[in-house]
Amino acid sequence: MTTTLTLTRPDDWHLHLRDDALMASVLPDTARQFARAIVMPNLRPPVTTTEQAVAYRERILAALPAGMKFEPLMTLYLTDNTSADEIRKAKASGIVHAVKLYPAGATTNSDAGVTDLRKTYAALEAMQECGLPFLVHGEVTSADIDIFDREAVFIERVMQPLMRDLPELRVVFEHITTKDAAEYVAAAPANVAATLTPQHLLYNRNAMLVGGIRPHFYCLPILKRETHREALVKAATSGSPKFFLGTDSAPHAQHTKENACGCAGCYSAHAAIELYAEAFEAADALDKLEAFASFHGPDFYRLPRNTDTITLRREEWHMPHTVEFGGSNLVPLKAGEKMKWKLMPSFTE
Ligand SMILES: NC(=O)N[C@@H](CC(=O)O)C(=O)O
Ligand SMILES: [Zn+2]
Ligand SMILES: [Zn+2]
Repeated sequence: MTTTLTLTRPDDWHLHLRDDALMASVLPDTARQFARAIVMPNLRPPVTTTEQAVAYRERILAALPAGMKFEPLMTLYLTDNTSADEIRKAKASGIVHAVKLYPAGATTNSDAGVTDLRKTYAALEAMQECGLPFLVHGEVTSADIDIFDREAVFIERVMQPLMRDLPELRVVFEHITTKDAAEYVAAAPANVAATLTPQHLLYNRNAMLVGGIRPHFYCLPILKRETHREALVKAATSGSPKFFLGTDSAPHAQHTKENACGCAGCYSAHAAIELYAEAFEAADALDKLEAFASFHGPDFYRLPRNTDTITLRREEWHMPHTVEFGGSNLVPLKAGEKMKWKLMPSFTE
């Protein structure tokens, strides 16, 4: 039985850090494990310009505890009004690494999102031209589409026309949750990839709905049935360079989730790499974890792979019930439960 796992230091290719005091309380959890993270722009107001991204990046670096190393990779929030000029400016900045699509109304802080992708074609053409990746929250929002079908319908209604019109655009289908999306990405050309979260690899919708409604498993896209989870595990452990780690760690204060209208998002940054190790071990694929966590992401983003390492040890510990969150608190994924792997402190800290 494997008792220690040493991996090239991973990166998180989909992360919500929030801002100010909230950000300061969650940032060390990510920086302990990951060298870099793609930082999502869905703040209030959203990060829509390079200037805002530069300022947000500086706030993140200023909040980093002394002695910790971490590189935030910034993103812009696409709106109906994003110009081709703003895209070229973003690319030239060297600090903006992608542009994010939030279909209006799809998820947390998406009201400023895109109402019709055709309105953004000038920006998308500029992205295709300069090679800036397009990250999509892949769900349609029409009221007539069932919430469990919103990702599959997005493939037909948005992804297929988009890739027909802009075949060279580099696209990451974020936090995929269905067999449909896993198969679509696997069959697409090399410029289409996907991120996978720990919650979608570890749980199906029963975790959220059986024996009482469990708001800490509620995230978007919503957990699906077991056949989908199995397809996602198969994709993540396939060794294909199209699939890589993106936690979608999305902290919300406990009272905003344990609420009659609870927020969407799971907090996993607290033990992200340990959670992925559990999912890969359950699939008997620990040998595939390093490439998924540390190689496929930087290769897709055309960034160098990290050169230092992290070590996990097989060791039982209990996930805390809550962690501090800017004066309030939040409930991490697997709160109070037993964990099988533990990240060892690194010497670089
Ligand atoms: N995943 C979520 O359920 N929530 C994310 C937004 C997102 O990634 O869709 C958040 O910002 O809270
Ligand atoms: Zn999303
Ligand atoms: Zn997200």
